[in-house]
Amino acid sequence: MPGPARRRLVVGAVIVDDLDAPTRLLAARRLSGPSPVAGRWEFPGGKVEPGESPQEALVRELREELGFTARLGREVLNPEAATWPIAERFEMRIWFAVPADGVPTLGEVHSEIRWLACDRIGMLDWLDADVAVLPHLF
Ligand SMILES: Nc1nc2c([nH]c(=O)n2[C@H]2C[C@H](O)[C@@H](COP(=O)(O)OP(=O)(O)OP(=O)(O)O)O2)c(=O)[nH]1
Repeated sequence: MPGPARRRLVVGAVIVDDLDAPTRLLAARRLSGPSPVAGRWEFPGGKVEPGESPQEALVRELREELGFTARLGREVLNPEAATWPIAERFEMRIWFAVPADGVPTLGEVHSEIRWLACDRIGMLDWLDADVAVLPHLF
């Protein structure tokens, strides 16, 4: 019998104003629609494609979705596992990032992007998987 299918890796970015002394982060709201993740807030990113490293995928996704080039900082590690679980089909890895070239700009995959103070992140309706990440950010 084949074993369980490996979960697909999703990468996300905690985009901050400063990697060493962050005061604000950028949250992105997924477009509304029939999907259960619609209308909720996330770390911008997406699925890693075959042949890409997770970091390459994240820089590509940020360019595609928000139109800027990111410089990545440290990874946000889950103290209990190698990745952050997302339901059954996906797992996620997350890195801090700062804009290195260009400015994050609303594109076609989000309805809203919002810079907010790091101590205000609990105010938003984040995706379930992301709620577990929030206490480990700052
Ligand atoms: N990007 C992102 N996806 C997340 C987060 N939290 C979370 O549960 N997810 C889920 C939502 C989706 O089911 C999946 C990522 O899919 P996606 O739609 O962002 O991937 P993608 O940009 O490659 O999209 P596509 O080309 O496959 O349509 O992971 C998060 O913080 N950021």
